[in-house]
Amino acid sequence: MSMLSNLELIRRVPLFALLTQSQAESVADAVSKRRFKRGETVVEQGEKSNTLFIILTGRVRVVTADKRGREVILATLSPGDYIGEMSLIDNEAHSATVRAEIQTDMLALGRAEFARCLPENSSMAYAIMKGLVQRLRAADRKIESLALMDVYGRVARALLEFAQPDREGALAIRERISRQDIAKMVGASREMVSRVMKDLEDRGFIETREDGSMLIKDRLSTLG
Ligand SMILES: Nc1ncnc2c1ncn2[C@@H]1O[C@@H]2COP(=O)(O)O[C@H]2[C@H]1O
Repeated sequence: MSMLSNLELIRRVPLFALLTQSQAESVADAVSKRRFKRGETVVEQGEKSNTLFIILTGRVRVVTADKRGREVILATLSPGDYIGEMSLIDNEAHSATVRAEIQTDMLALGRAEFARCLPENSSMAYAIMKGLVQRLRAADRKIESLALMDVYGRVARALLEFAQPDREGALAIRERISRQDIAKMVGASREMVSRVMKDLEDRGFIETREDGSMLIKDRLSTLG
């Protein structure tokens, strides 16, 4: 676990970036450090944890499942992102399940402290609003693609979202993403996604490189 003090940790979190020194100190007093192992559940859909979790290191996955246990991946969150604000704001149960994908260190802020911090720190309230708005934008795009796009378009869009320029400036996905995960992101079966990915590869839209990374050709954006 990080040797930094709570105050030093807080100073690195964008959500708290604009707090005054005394506001940051009072948040620092209120937070505690939590470590989650790979695969461990941080919050469970339908339950209440009354806590805001802020990711310091690691990565979590936000998933929702139906009664038959079929999962959809809503998002992957990384350092600086936070979890549980929805339940704190509307006092309902967690809207989704969040699970650590790798060992993940977080700061936890309880409901009472959150309720105390928010009115005192308009910058924090604004940052949360901005985060919610950005998420709504992403959700709007997702609804659009589910309603209007075929699986090709949805897979293309998901791959483009993950792609980043590599050292040579070409778009690539470095980490391996399984067909199963892509299927859970786009709402299609794994078999269908495998077929679409093979076809995209055959048609030269994507290319698997020797190091396991995936090269994304610009042309893919014509599908997504
Ligand atoms: N579509 C999404 N994108 C990113 N994060 C989400 C999304 N849906 C839910 N979350 C996060 O997952 C958390 C689940 O618990 P809450 O509903 O309290 O708060 C939720 C958000 O912090």
